[in-house]
Amino acid sequence: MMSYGERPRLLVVANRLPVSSKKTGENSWSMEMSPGGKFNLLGGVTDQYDTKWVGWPGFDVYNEVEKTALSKSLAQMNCIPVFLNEVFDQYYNGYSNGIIWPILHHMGLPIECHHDANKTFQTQYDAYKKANRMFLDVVIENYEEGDTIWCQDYHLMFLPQYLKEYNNKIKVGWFLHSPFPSSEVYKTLPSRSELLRSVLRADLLGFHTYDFARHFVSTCTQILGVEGTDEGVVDQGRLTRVVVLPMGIDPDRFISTSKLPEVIQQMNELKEKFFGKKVILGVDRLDMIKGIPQKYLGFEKFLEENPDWRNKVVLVQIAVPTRDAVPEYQKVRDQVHGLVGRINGRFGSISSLPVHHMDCSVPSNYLCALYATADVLLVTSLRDGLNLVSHEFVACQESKKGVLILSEFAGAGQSLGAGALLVNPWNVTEVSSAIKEALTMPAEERDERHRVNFQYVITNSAEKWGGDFLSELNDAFAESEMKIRSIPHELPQRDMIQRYSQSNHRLIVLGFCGTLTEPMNSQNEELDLKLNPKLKGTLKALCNDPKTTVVVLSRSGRNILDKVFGEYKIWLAAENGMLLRDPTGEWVTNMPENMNLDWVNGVKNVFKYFTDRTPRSFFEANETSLVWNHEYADVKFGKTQARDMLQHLWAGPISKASVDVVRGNHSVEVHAMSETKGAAIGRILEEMMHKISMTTPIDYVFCSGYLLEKDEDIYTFFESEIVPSKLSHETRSKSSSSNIMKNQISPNVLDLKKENYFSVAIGQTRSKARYVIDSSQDVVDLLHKLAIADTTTMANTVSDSELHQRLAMETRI
Ligand SMILES: O=P(O)(O)OC[C@H]1O[C@H](O[C@H]2O[C@H](CO)[C@@H](O)[C@H](O)[C@H]2O)[C@H](O)[C@@H](O)[C@@H]1O
Ligand SMILES: O=c1ccn([C@@H]2O[C@H](COP(=O)(O)OP(=O)(O)O)[C@@H](O)[C@H]2O)c(=O)[nH]1
Repeated sequence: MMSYGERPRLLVVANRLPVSSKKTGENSWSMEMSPGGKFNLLGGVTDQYDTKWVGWPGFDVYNEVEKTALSKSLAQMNCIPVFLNEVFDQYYNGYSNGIIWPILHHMGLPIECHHDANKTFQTQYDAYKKANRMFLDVVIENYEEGDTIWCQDYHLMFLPQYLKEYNNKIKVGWFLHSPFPSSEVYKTLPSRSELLRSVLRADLLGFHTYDFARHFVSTCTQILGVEGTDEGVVDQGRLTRVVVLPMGIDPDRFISTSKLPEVIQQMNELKEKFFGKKVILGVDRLDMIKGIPQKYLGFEKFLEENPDWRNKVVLVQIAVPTRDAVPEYQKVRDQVHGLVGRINGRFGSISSLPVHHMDCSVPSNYLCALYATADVLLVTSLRDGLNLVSHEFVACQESKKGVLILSEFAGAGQSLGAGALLVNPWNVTEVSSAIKEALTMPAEERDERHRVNFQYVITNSAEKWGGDFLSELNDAFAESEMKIRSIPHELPQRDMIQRYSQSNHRLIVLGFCGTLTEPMNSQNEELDLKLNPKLKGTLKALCNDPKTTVVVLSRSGRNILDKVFGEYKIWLAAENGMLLRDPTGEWVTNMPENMNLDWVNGVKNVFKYFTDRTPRSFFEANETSLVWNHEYADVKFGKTQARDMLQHLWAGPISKASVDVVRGNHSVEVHAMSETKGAAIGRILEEMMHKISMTTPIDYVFCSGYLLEKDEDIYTFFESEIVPSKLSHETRSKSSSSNIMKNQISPNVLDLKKENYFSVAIGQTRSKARYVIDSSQDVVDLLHKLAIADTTTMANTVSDSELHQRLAMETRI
């Protein structure tokens, strides 16, 4: 359903509503839009969407009459309140800002306070979940089918899961405004898995920088054991898309505000006040992550080392009070005040103070006047999601073209780094030198640096950011809808077997590990991968059948495949197609020339280290890949070791190598950047064509495996090779250059009709395969049935024991 108007509906859910409400009478309020922060995005998306905000109004309201009156007033501003009341403190100051925020900002967890029952991790975690449920309730009350729900930030990490549990068809996005930490830090969080699992339920996740997105994906792979891909995170065949979309500001608002007469007047007053002096500006919340003490240390050093500048420069710092209820914030405030006193005491005089520090926020017009008057903006965040202040400064500097000194640890460093002077705020000398460089920078260089950044800020506005996120979300949702619709069907066995027996040349393509291997057995002392013994006769019968070609396509190396399948007349593709063996046993290489394998020894050392310390694990070293397998190790310990192993690998031997790392359910594989199974199968068919004179084209394909998501392109490969039913083989051969034919495989090799194609995933709830079966035991049964299909029309109805008997007789095992 649509809409309040014609436009699609959007519910933006954030901790805080974008308006400040002031009580003006018993049941009346005045409302004002809050100018700063993530509220910028509101302007950006309202043009295309009918947007409503859901969030905390900024204060407690217990009285029902008051609640109704406030809700009515807020409704006029398209805002819907969530009255968190008694839950707020533990949810916001406690769990959100006392626990998650420090972790996200690499500060580590506080010591848990056990003597106060309201302050334990568990109570605060419970309050956090409760608050997320209260947001959910309000969203549900206002939800209409087809609405988009966009959850903002770390306060609402449970909301994606709650929304999807309520209705899996709701379109849900989540954007993190803060940094995402390295997994080493994140994994200290007691509720680490639950929070990750919940946000992964969203359709799209957004981050400000590549670093944050990369940290998130690798944290998911390490903590949850899921698969990280270029597109995001895959769990049980379901993809959660991850995008990097740095937020922007509304540049026009800042540009036009700085031209207002009132603002020009304020600028003139500021110029007069600081006449003859250069102005360095700082605008930050008084938060430890903003690095205000580091800023003062850098400035102090600059004054120490440059006595000539002592009366010629001022640092104006707006330190906006924030989270004052949290003791750590009170400590930073006191520390900062101490530093200000020290610097002014050391370098001030009756007529001039080097530091003008204010614990307050300033009206938005005055902020623009400050931005436009300053010669330098100094941002020394120790870690910052983005830092909108740096964007706002650039927008207001059209005429002055001042210099931006920007911490390399602010997300904005990735976007505004080209025009800014990037500094490490912990390096006091570097900050001091950057101040000097900024103050003495030639005009042409300032112009050029400003031009680059100004261009970025006006092009990458909040409006663009909001639009891009929502369009990515629509795509991701449509894609997942399609996937849901294409949940594989139950395999029509009778039809599959009948068509097999009626075909002239059948191709069977099978995976190896988890598909044809012996089922896992904790009693089994031997760790080698072995063929399921029940398949021996069946496979022999199929391989010996002149009308059937069998291919095993595996990530395993050729030694293993040779050992397992040596006696069969079978095609083997080792290391995902890098090496190919025809049924006579001859191997050919398909490796690209000059492939760099310098990383192999380093990886082997790490694998050996972990194998020695993980009982019942083992590793295979192949030509272009290494696989560490913990299938037979203790399940939990194996997984923990795999996580640690990945850290060692990323930090060392593969940090600069061109390799793929695949975290399987029970394995870690490192292989030279290679193809997927889908890409390999095309080359295998071409190779077949060269090796054997294929008189009859393949007219039947059965393709099955326990595959990684990325290897599932093997199923779609054959879909794109299917012959439209009206085109006969003859017509197709004659018109193979026709542009309606997408395939590259010659029709003399593959002449496949839709009804003769059976792609069968094993034990997946979502897959690109047409059909699904429960386990590898079903593959064994199916292959039995195919093996005797030519000799009995009742193959699909006879019992397993009869099949075994018949097969035993026919294949003489
Ligand atoms: O005041 P709070 O409710 O405690 O929230 C703190 C600030 O959070 C948001 O800032 C973060 O988002 C910015 C925009 O994405 C990003 O630049 C910054 O690095 C983050 O810290 C919010 O935008 C601010 O208004 C809040 O003050
Ligand atoms: O007195 C002030 C100082 C700052 N801001 C706004 O607060 C936001 C700060 O965002 P930023 O991303 O720099 O850091 P955050 O505080 O969100 O971590 C910016 O939009 C500023 O315009 C404000 O509204 N009043």
